Amino acid sequence: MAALSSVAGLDWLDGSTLIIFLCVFLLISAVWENRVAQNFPPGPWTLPLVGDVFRVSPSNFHLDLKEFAEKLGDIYSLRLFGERIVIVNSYKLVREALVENGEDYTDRPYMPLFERLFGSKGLVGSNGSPWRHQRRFALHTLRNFGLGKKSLELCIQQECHYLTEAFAVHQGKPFSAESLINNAVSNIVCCLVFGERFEYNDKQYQSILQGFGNSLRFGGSSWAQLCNLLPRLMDWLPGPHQKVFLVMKGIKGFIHVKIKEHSEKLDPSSPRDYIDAYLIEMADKGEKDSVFDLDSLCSCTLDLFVGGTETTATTLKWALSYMLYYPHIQERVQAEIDAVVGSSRQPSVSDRDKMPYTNAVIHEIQRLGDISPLGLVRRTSRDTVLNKFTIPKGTAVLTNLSSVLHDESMWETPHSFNPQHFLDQDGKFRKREAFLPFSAGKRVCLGEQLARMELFLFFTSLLQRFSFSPAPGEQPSLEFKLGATRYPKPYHLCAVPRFQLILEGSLCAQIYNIMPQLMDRLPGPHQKIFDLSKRIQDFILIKIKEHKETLDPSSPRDYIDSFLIEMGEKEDEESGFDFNNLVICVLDLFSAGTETTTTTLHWGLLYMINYPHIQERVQAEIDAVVGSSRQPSVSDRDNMPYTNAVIHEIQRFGDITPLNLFRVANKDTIIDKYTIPKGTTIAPTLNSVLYDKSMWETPHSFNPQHFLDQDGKFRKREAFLPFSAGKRVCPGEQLARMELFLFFTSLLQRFSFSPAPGEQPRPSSSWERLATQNLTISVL
Ligand code: HEM
Repeated sequence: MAALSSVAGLDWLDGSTLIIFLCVFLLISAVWENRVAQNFPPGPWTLPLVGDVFRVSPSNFHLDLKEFAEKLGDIYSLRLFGERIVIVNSYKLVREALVENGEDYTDRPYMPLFERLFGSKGLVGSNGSPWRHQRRFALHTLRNFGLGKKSLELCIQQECHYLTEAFAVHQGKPFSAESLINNAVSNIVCCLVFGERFEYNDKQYQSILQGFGNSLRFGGSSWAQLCNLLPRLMDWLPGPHQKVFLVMKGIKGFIHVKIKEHSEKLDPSSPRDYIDAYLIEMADKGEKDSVFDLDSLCSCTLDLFVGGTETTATTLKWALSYMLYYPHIQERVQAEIDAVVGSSRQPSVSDRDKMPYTNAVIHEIQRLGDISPLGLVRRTSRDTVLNKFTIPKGTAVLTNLSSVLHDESMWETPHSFNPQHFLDQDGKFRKREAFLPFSAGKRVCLGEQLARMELFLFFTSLLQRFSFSPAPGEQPSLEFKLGATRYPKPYHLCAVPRFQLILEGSLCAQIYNIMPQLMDRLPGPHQKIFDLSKRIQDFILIKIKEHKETLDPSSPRDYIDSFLIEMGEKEDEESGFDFNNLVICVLDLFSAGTETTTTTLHWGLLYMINYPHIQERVQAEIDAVVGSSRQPSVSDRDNMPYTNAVIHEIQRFGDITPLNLFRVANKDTIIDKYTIPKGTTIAPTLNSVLYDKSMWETPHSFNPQHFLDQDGKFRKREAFLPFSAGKRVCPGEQLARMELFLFFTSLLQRFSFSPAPGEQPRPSSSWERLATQNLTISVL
């Protein structure tokens, strides 16, 4: 020390002087830091440098704040993150601040970590006029792209459908729903902002969501506090914060790519989403003095993405936790869903008013889930007074939303899960003033309306289709983990389907055919099918409308164009060329051309797995005739008798339309020695033909030799009638044969198929079994 001070010319600085200096410095800074304006809310004596950080634990922050309130009253101050923050508790005071004196609390303070991660030019971090412009523009644009409109509801309903399908894949076995929920919820904001959704198995997107969730959880850690206290130093030091910086950099990179893609394809006359609308606004306003620039666009996009994902997804995870914990409440919600929505259609927002109990449960989940216990910090935009205390302009203010949602003077049983909080004596829904999970006032959550819509639709769609129970051996728990939001502890659940959707061949279909008028009025799985069919028809109608608008009679592009040209200006119901018939014809082509070929191919792969030696022979023939350098073409078929025979045998043995479509005799006729009067329904069963003992050598075995002669050449067989025969033979036969040959050979040219480890393929000629065979295939 002596050597050091002499080098620096500070010979007089010895150890004890240094200690005295340090003490004086700390004393002065303690006095300095404890200096407050007159009549400022009270607070404990804070320590120099660290302030009151040591008095609160990141994992129990809002509970520590509650304890302070018990000692100091509902308004007090603490020195955190390098500045003195006023903490406001209870419904009465939060309301007085944010609602009654709303104009005084419109800003946000500077938080180094927040600025580093999200920037200060977005919706959450900006202040003053730029904030006002960004917020107004965001609200206006989100409204234009569907907020409060049917189009957004449809988009959420569609996502609910994907989500329930993804749950159904687990077939009632335990799984963690966390990443599925995150993905589904984020897709809604992605549709509004990016104009696209991401598949649940999109690895790149999954890793973005995961990194992003971890970064938000980091916000509640001690490291985050250090980053706010010593931002410059922490920038250089290693630690978990560096990973978070990296993740956020990646997410911003992703957003930049999306913005670039948008600007390349921008059509100023028809914005597709928020980014397009923003780019157009940027161009309109010009660069000078505008708050609309690329940096702000990136920050706003990030804010919408952040605000719109974790919050709603976490609430939904709480919702399922509460349903596991309170099965009787789950049952009551399901009873209400069954009574109001039934099982034949998806829930829609207009059902909400008829579902007071479910609505009350969702509100109670938000109240007790309390996912944003401290809201977001505000800053006073001018001197103000709260509960007789003076708060100068520029002071950071934290409104403790948790204290509002648990306010003992506002809620009958503030610490229990009790949907009755939101029901009156007649069981009707009642609003509560102290329900402020979205905060209040000028900076109230921008996504409140969207979040409420999502919560209702996701929650009811999930409970409509599944009964939820905890995974065996797992105890349902309401414990939480605190990060920037209050997360439920990770859990597994079982989602057991409440009804089956297989209608064809089902008892329900048979009953429908016997009593159609009655069944039209009764609930049941058939209603869901009608709803589905209606939605497909609506989709077709949209396509037809698009075709009509862009029709060029001199160059038809497809079937719809040709039909429209044939139809001409006037519809002709008699000839069958009218609008309704066009819809039905497209529907027929669509349904007949999809399931049939897909199911045959599915059988094909299953047989290849089960008969590997046949698979190898097909591949040898493909290698010999096509090779590996080009794709197979239909002209190869004649040179590939073995493959051709295998495909025929797949169709024979797969027997995918065993009963055929029914016919009606259009005049009196005779079959065998029997008289069939005109009008009789006939079922010419194809199953009996494809397995006819008198026509096939080994009808009940998979045997490609059926279609080969002694020289190994392909031979046609009369009893090969998978497409039926006669005047109403399948009109798609040629197309289907072509598709089957090309798909089958292309797949086997590139891959070898084997069963997934531990799974035994069970090929069966029985038609019903196909629906239950959900085989995983390993592609080598
Ligand atoms: C259950 C779901 C949600 C909850 C509980 C929630 C809660 C909150 C809270 C407490 C705030 C702070 C308000 C304040 O400063 O007083 C906030 C702000 C915000 N939220 Fe939400 N939010 C949710 C969903 C959403 C969604 C879906 C979006 C996206 C569209 C969104 C976007 C935002 C934005 C941009 C802000 C900043 C507003 C501003 O500073 O002007 N939030 N939210």
